[in-house]
This record gives sequence, structure tokens and C-alpha cells, in this order.
Amino acid sequence: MTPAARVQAAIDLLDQMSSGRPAEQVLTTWGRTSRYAGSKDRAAVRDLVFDALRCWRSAAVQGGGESGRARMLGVLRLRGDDPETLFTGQGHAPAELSDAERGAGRAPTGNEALDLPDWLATRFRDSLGEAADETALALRSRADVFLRVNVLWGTVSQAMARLAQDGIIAAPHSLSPTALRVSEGARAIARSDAYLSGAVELQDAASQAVVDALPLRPGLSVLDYCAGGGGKALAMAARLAGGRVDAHDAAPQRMVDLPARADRAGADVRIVQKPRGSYDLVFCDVPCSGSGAWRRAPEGKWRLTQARLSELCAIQAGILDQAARLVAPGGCLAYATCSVLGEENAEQVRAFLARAPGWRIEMQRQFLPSDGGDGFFVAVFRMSDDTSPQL
Ligand SMILES: C[S@@+](CC[C@H](N)C(=O)[O-])C[C@H]1O[C@@H](n2cnc3c(N)ncnc32)[C@H](O)[C@@H]1O
Repeated sequence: MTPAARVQAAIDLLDQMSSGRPAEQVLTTWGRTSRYAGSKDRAAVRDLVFDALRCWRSAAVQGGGESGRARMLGVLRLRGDDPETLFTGQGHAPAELSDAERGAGRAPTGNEALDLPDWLATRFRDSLGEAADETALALRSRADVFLRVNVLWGTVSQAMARLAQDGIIAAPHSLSPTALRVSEGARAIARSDAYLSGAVELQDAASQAVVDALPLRPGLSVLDYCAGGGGKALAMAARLAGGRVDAHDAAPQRMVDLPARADRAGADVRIVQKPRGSYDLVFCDVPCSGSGAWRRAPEGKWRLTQARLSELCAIQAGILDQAARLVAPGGCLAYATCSVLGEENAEQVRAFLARAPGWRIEMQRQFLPSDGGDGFFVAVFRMSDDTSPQL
């Protein structure tokens, strides 16, 4: 496919998504039915679609309309690319621009330029103060690709050398001692020897920093209460130097790949349908708005509503209360989100402490995209030795 044909394919897919179809579904169907598209074409079209999703609002303003064509025109103008070189009408390229299209569009301002719905821009300012605009702007760009070095397998330098054998260039990142930021060869990771042998896992650097912040040491009993795909369960197991992590999720099908991932990593992770007893550490990586990870999953930014956010906050509080009952006296309850919104983070901490006597906060930290990874929040509560949880 020519670069212009890729732009036309992205335009068609954006139009399909305007009716509410999720991007992944639209891209998968297109990939299956477009035999002419090679892997580089698919990756390039995907990048264009996700660029438009990240800048959905500003692209429409800059492109002068809400159609896929106008948004793609807006994306190109926002980047400083000349759309005339791609909108040529030749072959499979988009039709030439009309005079009306040439004259349409203007520079986005205010919340348009931040690429946030107005209600969320207010939430960002309430939550992040001076860092709000910088954070919103960071969420308009592509995220870096990060790997976690599996210390059960070897050292960071050994992993870097092994990756380099497959043309993947990665360097340590300050967010976590196990994090490598990939600068070249990211598309080869899934087929690389380092990945297939369990030496590295794909995991955002801030996600790794969240696990680094947990009070983990070999010998502790640990429950990952919202394990999902198990990214953090595996990272915790590595910190336990071969010790076991119990993994639970209200939707057990989400953990279906976890045993194979654990095998590959040489990690001891046991699926637990109904956690019982008490653990030294219960970790809750709760469902959230995902606002810290909107570079990777930008549709969430436009689909989130105030009602859904309130619903998520209620779910988060409920999970904290359930999980607290599984912590041994003197043990820890850890809470994490990939959100930058105060109501999902510091406000949840305040509310939990207010309704749960016997618990104190040991640490809390907000990671922002300006730190290099996704936006994440982590808090660790400790129960006093002489209290049993009163919830
Ligand atoms: C943010 S994801 C977890 C991601 C995972 N920790 C990882 O690192 O890959 C949140 C998970 O919480 C689960 N969940 C939702 N409600 C729950 C509940 N009441 N109890 C336990 N898990 C729940 C969801 O099914 C989802 O898999």
C-alpha cells in the first residue's frame, strides 16, 4: 500500500468507528478482509487510526468536520504534514481536497487543544492542578514501548544483549530498575527469543514502578486480588524470588493466559477462585477509568461518562473493603489504578481510612506521563497488629 492508500484505509475505518464500533474490532475485521495489506501496512494504518483517536477533538477542529476524512486531514495538519501530497485522487489515495476543505478548519484552543471533553478537563484540573495541561497534552502522543526484565531469568544487561541479537535496542529507564525502554525493533518483540524464553515481558515502566513500591520480600504470602492478565502478578512473583503469588479475578476468564505466562517466566502463580484465609499482602489493581493510559487506549477518553466514573468509584471502594478482610493482622493492603483522577486515587484513600479503623496509610504515589510511563497511582495501607479489619 502507498502512504496515501493507508490514509484512505484509516479514513474508512474512522468512519466505521463513528457509529460506536470499537477500534480493535474495526481494525481486526479490516485486517482479515484486506489480503493486500502486509504487516507494515496494518501497523501503519493502526498507527494512523490511533493518532486520530488520541486527538479526536482537535483533529475535527483542525480538519473542519467530524467525518473520518476531515479528522485525518486534521491529524496531518496538526503534525505539520501537507495533506495535498496524500489527498491526490491517484490510485487508492483519498480524493483531492475541495476548495471548501482547503478553507475549513482552524487551530484548536482551550480544551479542544488538550483533547479532553470539557467535563474531564475540569476533573483533570481539580485532580492535577498545574500538571493538568501537561498531562492532557502528553496523552495526545504515542506511548513508548517498555519491557520488564524478568530477574528470575537473568540480569538487565543479559536481557539487553539477548534482545539485541534480534535487532531490538532497549535501554534502562529511571522509573524502575527492571524497565527497559525500546528505541528500535519494537515490532519484533513478540517473535524474539528474549520474549519467547521469558527473559522479558511487555509492561509499562510505571506499572513496574507500582510493583516496586509494594512491601514485597521473599517469604511473604501475597494475593493479587484483581489479577486480570497477570502482568503485575508476574512482576510480584519475580520480586518474591520464586515465592508464590495467588491470583484472583472476579472475571476468571481474564486470567486464562496466566498459567502459560507464568510457566514461561519461571514464576510461581496459583489461580485462586475464592480466596480464603489471610495474606501478608493483598494487592488490588482495581478497574478504573484508565485515564493514565489513554495514550495506549485512547477511546476510553471519549467514551467515559460521569455516570461510569461514579460507578467505577463505587466498585473500587467495594473491592478495597472485600480485600481488606483477607489481610492478616499487621499485613498490608495495596491499591493501584492506571488513573490520574483524584476521585479514583487520593479520594479513595481518604474514604477508606475514614471508614476502616485500624488501618493507616504507609505510602501513596501518583505517577504521571511526564515521568515517562503511563499515569498510575499506588497506595499501601497497613493494618495494626492488634486489630482485625472492621468492615
Ligand atoms: C486493571 S485490571 C487488572 C490488570 C492486572 N492487574 C494486570 O496487571 O494485568 C482490573 C481487573 O479487576 C477485575 N475485577 C473487577 N471487579 C472485581 C472484583 N469485585 N473483584 C476482583 N476483581 C475484579 C477485572 O475483571 C479486571 O481484570
